[in-house]
Amino acid sequence: MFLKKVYTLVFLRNETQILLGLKKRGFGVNKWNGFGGKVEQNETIIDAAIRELKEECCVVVNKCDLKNIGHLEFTFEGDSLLMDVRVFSASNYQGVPVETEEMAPKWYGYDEVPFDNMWPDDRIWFPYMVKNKLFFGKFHYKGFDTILNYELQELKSMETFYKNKK
Ligand SMILES: Nc1nc2c([nH]c(=O)n2[C@H]2C[C@H](O)[C@@H](COP(=O)(O)OP(=O)(O)OP(=O)(O)O)O2)c(=O)[nH]1
Repeated sequence: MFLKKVYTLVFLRNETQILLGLKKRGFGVNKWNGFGGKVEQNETIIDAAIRELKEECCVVVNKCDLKNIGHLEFTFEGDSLLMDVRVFSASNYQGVPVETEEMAPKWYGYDEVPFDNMWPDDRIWFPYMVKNKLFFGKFHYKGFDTILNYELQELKSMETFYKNKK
Protein backbone atom coordinates (compact mmCIF):
# COMPACT_ATOMS: atom_id res chain seq x y z
CA MET A 1 0.00 0.00 0.00
CA PHE A 2 1.27 3.42 -0.95
CA LEU A 3 0.67 6.70 0.78
CA LYS A 4 -0.26 9.06 -2.07
CA LYS A 5 0.54 12.76 -2.04
CA VAL A 6 -0.58 15.07 -4.85
CA TYR A 7 1.74 17.69 -6.34
CA THR A 8 1.52 20.25 -9.12
CA LEU A 9 4.11 21.08 -11.75
CA VAL A 10 3.62 24.05 -14.10
CA PHE A 11 5.60 24.96 -17.21
CA LEU A 12 5.27 28.37 -18.85
CA ARG A 13 5.97 27.95 -22.53
CA ASN A 14 5.91 29.72 -25.84
CA GLU A 15 6.67 28.40 -29.31
CA THR A 16 10.43 28.52 -28.90
CA GLN A 17 11.15 28.57 -25.17
CA ILE A 18 10.24 27.03 -21.82
CA LEU A 19 10.63 28.62 -18.40
CA LEU A 20 12.53 26.57 -15.83
CA GLY A 21 13.49 27.49 -12.30
CA LEU A 22 16.60 26.47 -10.40
CA LYS A 23 15.32 25.11 -7.08
CA LYS A 24 17.17 26.87 -4.29
CA ARG A 25 16.05 24.75 -1.33
CA GLY A 26 14.26 21.58 -0.23
CA PHE A 27 13.33 18.59 -2.36
CA GLY A 28 15.10 18.69 -5.75
CA VAL A 29 17.49 21.46 -4.65
CA ASN A 30 19.93 22.60 -7.39
CA LYS A 31 17.82 21.00 -10.11
CA TRP A 32 16.07 22.90 -12.91
CA ASN A 33 12.35 22.21 -12.95
CA GLY A 34 8.91 23.63 -13.56
CA PHE A 35 7.10 25.39 -10.70
CA GLY A 36 4.95 23.54 -8.22
CA GLY A 37 4.56 21.75 -4.94
CA LYS A 38 2.21 19.93 -2.64
CA VAL A 39 -1.52 20.37 -2.90
CA GLU A 40 -2.73 21.48 0.53
CA GLN A 41 -5.81 20.21 2.36
CA ASN A 42 -8.99 22.01 1.29
CA GLU A 43 -7.35 23.26 -1.90
CA THR A 44 -8.13 22.17 -5.44
CA ILE A 45 -5.28 20.93 -7.62
CA ILE A 46 -5.69 23.83 -10.02
CA ASP A 47 -5.69 26.37 -7.16
CA ALA A 48 -2.49 24.78 -5.83
CA ALA A 49 -0.89 25.06 -9.27
CA ILE A 50 -1.78 28.77 -9.43
CA ARG A 51 -0.58 29.41 -5.85
CA GLU A 52 2.75 27.61 -6.28
CA LEU A 53 3.52 29.40 -9.56
CA LYS A 54 2.88 32.75 -7.88
CA GLU A 55 4.88 31.87 -4.76
CA GLU A 56 7.84 30.56 -6.72
CA CYS A 57 8.21 33.13 -9.52
CA CYS A 58 5.53 35.81 -8.91
CA VAL A 59 3.61 35.05 -12.09
CA VAL A 60 -0.19 35.01 -12.08
CA VAL A 61 -2.07 32.61 -14.30
CA ASN A 62 -5.82 32.26 -14.77
CA LYS A 63 -7.50 28.88 -14.29
CA CYS A 64 -8.67 28.79 -17.87
CA ASP A 65 -5.12 29.27 -19.16
CA LEU A 66 -3.71 26.23 -17.34
CA LYS A 67 -3.79 23.09 -19.44
CA ASN A 68 -3.33 19.71 -17.78
CA ILE A 69 -0.87 17.97 -20.12
CA GLY A 70 0.37 15.01 -18.13
CA HIS A 71 0.33 12.83 -15.07
CA LEU A 72 3.48 11.48 -13.43
CA GLU A 73 3.89 9.01 -10.57
CA PHE A 74 7.07 8.55 -8.61
CA THR A 75 7.86 5.82 -6.11
CA PHE A 76 11.12 5.14 -4.32
CA GLU A 77 12.61 1.79 -3.33
CA GLY A 78 11.89 1.07 0.34
CA ASP A 79 9.49 4.01 0.71
CA SER A 80 5.69 3.90 0.89
CA LEU A 81 5.26 7.40 -0.61
CA LEU A 82 3.68 7.68 -4.05
CA MET A 83 4.15 11.17 -5.53
CA ASP A 84 1.24 11.94 -7.82
CA VAL A 85 2.33 14.89 -9.96
CA ARG A 86 -0.16 16.80 -12.16
CA VAL A 87 1.68 18.54 -14.98
CA PHE A 88 0.32 21.76 -16.50
CA SER A 89 1.35 24.07 -19.30
CA ALA A 90 0.44 27.73 -19.81
CA SER A 91 1.33 30.26 -22.45
CA ASN A 92 -0.85 33.13 -21.20
CA TYR A 93 -0.04 34.68 -17.85
CA GLN A 94 0.42 38.03 -16.13
CA GLY A 95 3.71 39.41 -14.86
CA VAL A 96 7.37 38.77 -15.45
CA PRO A 97 9.01 35.78 -13.74
CA VAL A 98 11.37 36.89 -10.98
CA GLU A 99 13.69 35.12 -8.57
CA THR A 100 12.23 34.19 -5.19
CA GLU A 101 13.59 32.45 -2.10
CA GLU A 102 12.65 29.12 -3.67
CA MET A 103 13.40 29.41 -7.39
CA ALA A 104 15.63 31.28 -9.87
CA PRO A 105 13.78 31.37 -13.21
CA LYS A 106 15.35 31.26 -16.66
CA TRP A 107 13.99 30.80 -20.18
CA TYR A 108 15.49 27.94 -22.21
CA GLY A 109 15.18 27.15 -25.89
CA TYR A 110 13.73 23.66 -26.41
CA ASP A 111 17.09 22.47 -27.73
CA GLU A 112 19.04 23.76 -24.71
CA VAL A 113 17.07 22.23 -21.82
CA PRO A 114 19.68 21.37 -19.11
CA PHE A 115 18.77 17.70 -18.61
CA ASP A 116 22.08 16.96 -16.85
CA ASN A 117 20.89 19.20 -14.00
CA MET A 118 17.29 17.97 -13.84
CA TRP A 119 15.44 14.93 -12.50
CA PRO A 120 16.62 11.91 -14.57
CA ASP A 121 13.06 11.10 -15.69
CA ASP A 122 12.60 14.50 -17.30
CA ARG A 123 14.66 13.66 -20.37
CA ILE A 124 12.30 10.71 -20.94
CA TRP A 125 8.95 12.55 -20.84
CA PHE A 126 9.94 16.10 -21.92
CA PRO A 127 9.83 15.08 -25.61
CA TYR A 128 6.10 14.32 -25.20
CA MET A 129 5.46 17.75 -23.72
CA VAL A 130 7.53 19.51 -26.37
CA LYS A 131 5.55 17.73 -29.12
CA ASN A 132 2.27 18.66 -27.38
CA LYS A 133 1.42 15.04 -26.64
CA LEU A 134 -0.47 14.22 -23.44
CA PHE A 135 1.35 11.68 -21.29
CA PHE A 136 1.27 9.34 -18.30
CA GLY A 137 4.55 8.25 -16.78
CA LYS A 138 5.39 6.01 -13.80
CA PHE A 139 8.95 5.99 -12.50
CA HIS A 140 10.38 3.83 -9.72
CA TYR A 141 13.60 5.17 -8.25
CA LYS A 142 16.42 3.83 -6.14
CA GLY A 143 17.53 6.89 -4.23
CA PHE A 144 17.03 10.06 -6.26
CA ASP A 145 19.48 9.39 -9.11
CA THR A 146 18.65 5.93 -10.44
CA ILE A 147 15.49 4.90 -12.27
CA LEU A 148 14.99 1.18 -11.66
CA ASN A 149 12.03 0.90 -14.03
CA TYR A 150 9.45 3.04 -15.73
CA GLU A 151 6.42 3.11 -18.01
CA LEU A 152 5.44 5.98 -20.26
CA GLN A 153 2.48 6.28 -22.56
CA GLU A 154 0.78 8.87 -24.69
CA LEU A 155 -2.78 9.71 -23.68
CA LYS A 156 -5.65 10.72 -25.94
CA SER A 157 -7.42 12.75 -23.28
CA MET A 158 -6.60 13.63 -19.66
CA GLU A 159 -10.33 13.54 -18.81
CA THR A 160 -10.69 9.97 -20.05
CA PHE A 161 -7.48 9.02 -18.25
CA TYR A 162 -8.77 10.30 -14.90
CA LYS A 163 -12.23 8.85 -15.48
CA ASN A 164 -10.74 5.39 -15.94
CA LYS A 165 -8.11 5.67 -13.22
CA LYS A 166 -8.81 3.63 -10.09
N1 LIG B 1 10.27 17.48 -13.38
C1 LIG B 1 10.14 16.74 -12.27
N2 LIG B 1 9.49 17.26 -11.23
C2 LIG B 1 9.40 16.50 -10.15
C3 LIG B 1 9.93 15.23 -10.05
N3 LIG B 1 9.65 14.73 -8.83
C4 LIG B 1 8.98 15.71 -8.17
O1 LIG B 1 8.55 15.69 -7.01
N4 LIG B 1 8.81 16.78 -8.98
C5 LIG B 1 8.16 18.06 -8.67
C6 LIG B 1 6.76 18.00 -8.18
C7 LIG B 1 6.67 19.30 -7.41
O2 LIG B 1 6.44 20.37 -8.32
C8 LIG B 1 8.05 19.45 -6.82
C9 LIG B 1 8.18 18.91 -5.41
O3 LIG B 1 7.43 19.69 -4.56
P1 LIG B 1 8.06 20.35 -3.27
O4 LIG B 1 8.56 19.27 -2.36
O5 LIG B 1 8.98 21.42 -3.64
O6 LIG B 1 6.72 20.93 -2.67
P2 LIG B 1 6.51 22.20 -1.78
O7 LIG B 1 7.00 23.44 -2.50
O8 LIG B 1 5.07 22.16 -1.37
O9 LIG B 1 7.45 21.84 -0.61
P3 LIG B 1 7.91 22.65 0.65
O10 LIG B 1 9.38 22.84 0.39
O11 LIG B 1 7.12 23.93 0.67
O12 LIG B 1 7.60 21.69 1.75
O13 LIG B 1 8.92 18.70 -7.66
C10 LIG B 1 10.60 14.70 -11.17
O14 LIG B 1 11.10 13.58 -11.16
N5 LIG B 1 10.67 15.50 -12.28
